[in-house]
Amino acid sequence: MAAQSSKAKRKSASTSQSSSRKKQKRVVDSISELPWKSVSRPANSGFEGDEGILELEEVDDVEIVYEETENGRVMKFKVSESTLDDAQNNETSGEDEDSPLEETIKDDILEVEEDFDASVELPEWAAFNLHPLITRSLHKQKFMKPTPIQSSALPAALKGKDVVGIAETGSGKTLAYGIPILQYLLSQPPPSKLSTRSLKALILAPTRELALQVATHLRACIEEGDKGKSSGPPRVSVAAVIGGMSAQKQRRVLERGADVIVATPGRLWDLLQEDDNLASQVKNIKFLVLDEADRMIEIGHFAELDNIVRLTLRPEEDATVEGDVPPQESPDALQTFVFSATLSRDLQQNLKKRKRAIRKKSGSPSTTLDELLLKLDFRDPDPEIIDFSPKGGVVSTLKESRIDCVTKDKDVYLYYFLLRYTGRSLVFLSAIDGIRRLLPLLELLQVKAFPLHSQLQQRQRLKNLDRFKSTPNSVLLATDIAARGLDIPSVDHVIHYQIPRTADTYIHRNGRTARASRDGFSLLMCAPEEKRVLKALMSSLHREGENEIPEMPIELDLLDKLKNRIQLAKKIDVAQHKVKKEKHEKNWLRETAEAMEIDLDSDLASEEEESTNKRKEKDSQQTIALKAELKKLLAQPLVASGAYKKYLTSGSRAIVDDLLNSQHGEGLLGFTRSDAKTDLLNGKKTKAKAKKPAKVKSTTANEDGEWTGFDS
Ligand SMILES: Nc1ncnc2c1ncn2[C@@H]1O[C@H](COP(=O)(O)OP(=O)(O)OP(=O)(O)O)[C@@H](O)[C@H]1O
Repeated sequence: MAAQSSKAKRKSASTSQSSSRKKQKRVVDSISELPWKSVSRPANSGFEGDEGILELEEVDDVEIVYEETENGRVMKFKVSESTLDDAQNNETSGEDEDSPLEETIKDDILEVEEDFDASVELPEWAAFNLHPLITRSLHKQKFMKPTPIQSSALPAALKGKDVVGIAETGSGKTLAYGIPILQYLLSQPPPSKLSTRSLKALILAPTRELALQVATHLRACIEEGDKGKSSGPPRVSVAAVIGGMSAQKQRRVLERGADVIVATPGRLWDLLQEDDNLASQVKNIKFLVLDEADRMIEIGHFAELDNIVRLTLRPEEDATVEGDVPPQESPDALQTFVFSATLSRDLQQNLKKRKRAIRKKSGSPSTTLDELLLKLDFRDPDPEIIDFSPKGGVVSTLKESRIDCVTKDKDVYLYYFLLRYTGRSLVFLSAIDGIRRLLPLLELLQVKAFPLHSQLQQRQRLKNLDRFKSTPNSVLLATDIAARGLDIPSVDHVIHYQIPRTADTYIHRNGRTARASRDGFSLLMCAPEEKRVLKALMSSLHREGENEIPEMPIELDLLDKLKNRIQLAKKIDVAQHKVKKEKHEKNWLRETAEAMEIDLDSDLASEEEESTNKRKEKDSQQTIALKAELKKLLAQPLVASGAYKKYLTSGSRAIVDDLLNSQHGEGLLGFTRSDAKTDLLNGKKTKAKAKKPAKVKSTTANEDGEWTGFDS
């Protein structure tokens, strides 16, 4: 009822406005008015930029939990028995409409204030005068001061202004838009019952994982501050609406009422089409956030995003002339936030030109982003634009490096890097096929690797992400599905197995490391045929050239030894693949014959079977032998050149020292403990001092201009 009466009020307000003012945009009153009833979606091709982010299987029962680890607080997607509803609303059973949870929601301000003085504990947040639940949570999470983007965005956002925020990856953009929303919600009288909550904020994000992460981050901001203070339903309810999870459960959560929805556009649009009540709530939201707006328009879901944005449009006054005072603020006015690490200069220009473009109503906008921005209901003709994009696109705590090598040697170089510099490494590949090829290879080499791409079930995606988060020395082989927004603590290295095609991709991929002022390392693997792409990348990053990214020093002796291991692993993989393929073909033949009701010639079949069995036997013996050989190789420590002599002359003590100094325990002997950044810096120094390199890497072009692999 309450929701209905407020809707009625809004409607009459908008009607009276409409009689006195000329509208710029038509306001959509019902979902059925929209020209798009259903949106066709591209099939998964498995290639970069087409990860089918919203098209995967339904997954129930994924819970998000925080876990304290030695590397800090880790968010985990727990694929468990508990229901999505429980995780989303922190309600116990939550199923029963008449349960005690429907009782009055406590306003806890006084209780929280009793034992916590934010002006003393968090002086740097004091100027924002935040609700005690928020400050308490910031304190608990050890966010002792706002990050620069938060400091700059909060004053304008808390005053009700529209904000466009551009800041480096990992710089705290989520709370820059999240705190103003929570502050607003906490300043409202608490609803008397859960069911009377009406939607106030809609946050749209491009990937499911990012949407879940944002929802968790916001919930933590309320729940951490409220821990042990009050029981019952949360003061602010944040629901996640994403593909790949039960739509039924999400519907139920929404029916119960949520203050904030964090959604991927595809699933939200699906629900909106069948739920007029939800559509009318979206129409009346107070906050609209586009997180990673540039990405959302890229991945083929623009139509859904556009439809949702159209729903949020309000009646608008005639465009004002530049420099005019913005229209009178109304408490119902929509506040719009657009955030990303990579909103282009073009976009910023477009925002500035927006008013003029509207006034002139001249022609159609030139890009999809223009189109979207023209549609966004920026109340201010000139929204607050905060641009903290770092020079050259990279975070100052990130060290970049590159390896030039021929394509066929990339596996060896990758293996070298993973072995030499242990830690958590996120390897980006441009196609799913590449992940499928590399994964068994790394597994044979006993490297702990997990895949992440769109053709995995959502449950598996979240599981693999969790495993990567909780395994200290591990590798995530991912497509760009993992490039945006994911906040995985302690990713030590980001490796670009192929040169990314756009500057934005490079920036966002790198942004998975060096987050929140931590150190990070990135490695570009560049084949000769990718040089042109690298050059274009450097130019769009406004960098001078590839030489601005230093070459990673490589210990060629070690590389040579690793090559043997890789070759062996590849042979085993080929042999295993052959067996699998034969089995598949045989099954196919049998199934096809059955389907066509054809009897296979029994003599021929048994002859064939006999020869297949013989071949299989031979193959499997060969595979067993190869595996044994690889096992032996893997058991032998890799010894640095000159180290044998040292061990012979100085007895076992040196070995012990080396083992102690080696980051890799028994795996590498004679190599001193180091990390990629130190080696890169030392390598650079050595290079500068050396008159002639002792060994020239043969991965550069020879005199005939041909590219060759190392020592091959
Ligand atoms: N004021 C703060 N002080 C310390 N840490 C913070 C603060 N605000 C946020 N963080 C932490 O910083 C990390 C990065 O924040 P967030 O995910 O919001 O970054 P982002 O700018 O959105 O990154 P991306 O562009 O990659 O999506 C998170 O782990 C978050 O908990």
